[in-house]
Amino acid sequence: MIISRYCINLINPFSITKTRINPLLKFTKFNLKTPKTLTPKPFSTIPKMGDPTRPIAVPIPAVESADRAELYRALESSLGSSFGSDPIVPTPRPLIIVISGPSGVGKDSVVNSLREKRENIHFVVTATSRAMRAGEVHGKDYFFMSKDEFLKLVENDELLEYALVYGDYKGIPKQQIRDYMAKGYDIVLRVDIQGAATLRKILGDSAVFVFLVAESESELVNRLINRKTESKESLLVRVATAKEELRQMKNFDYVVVNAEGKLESCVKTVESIIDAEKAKVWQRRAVV
Ligand SMILES: Nc1ncnc2c1ncn2[C@@H]1O[C@H](COP(=O)(O)OP(=O)(O)OP(=O)(O)O)[C@@H](O)[C@H]1O
Repeated sequence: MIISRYCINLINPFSITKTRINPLLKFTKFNLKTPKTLTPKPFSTIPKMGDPTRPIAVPIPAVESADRAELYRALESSLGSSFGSDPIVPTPRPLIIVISGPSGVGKDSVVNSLREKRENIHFVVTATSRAMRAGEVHGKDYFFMSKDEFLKLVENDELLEYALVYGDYKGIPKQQIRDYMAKGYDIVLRVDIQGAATLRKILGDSAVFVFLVAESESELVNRLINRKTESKESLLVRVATAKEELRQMKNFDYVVVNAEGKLESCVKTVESIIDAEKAKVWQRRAVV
């Protein structure tokens, strides 16, 4: 019984086959490239701030009695150079954050909360060939288009990755990411585990990959049941897939628990990850 791109063996429901569009990219293989920019360099000799044996050009006045400007000028003169007022740390590079995790773990909930809390993040709007549902808004929920229009984007290499999901195409437009990164925005991509594996192959370590988990399998299943959005067939597929997908955790940079009733704490941890990435000396350099 083929329900979607997820095919399930009814004798053993935990034996799952997934099909993704790009034949070069296998589900289980993540490409863990380490670009040079991420490699911390060994400490080099710290240059001396002036030679102490050199004669002092201007006598440095006593700290207790000197005028601040006079003391400042004397220090500059003694060192033979003026103190720069340029920022010591340049503006951090825009970051691509991939948020993923099994179905029902709370990806949408986390992303929606982040959207309310943080500025300067662009949440990528996916292109899809699926028909618009009631209440959905073009350009907000998805960029809706015909199959032909979608395949034109594929042909012109305008999608970062794409897949056939439940019979409809879904893909990430590259230009949207480029435009927002050029304006200094960080980029959040919310994708399923297979999408994350594909993105890892494309982006390597240039993006940060966050894996969301529930505190237990049982809690994850309860969450999907409580959501009441799935048919019994779809529920079975999602639960079976989720069990399989948990094994992919090792291919991510961070894992964050979204525990029952603790959504805000989970979002805080994701925010801390973004902050820590921004404070890295050797920053990721994503090019799309
Ligand atoms: N910390 C939490 N505690 C309790 N319920 C939660 C928590 N986080 C999310 N939920 C609920 O769990 C359900 C699944 O969440 P959500 O739809 O965000 O998951 P998802 O990972 O985006 O799912 P899918 O991949 O199927 O789209 C929703 O009903 C949501 O309100």
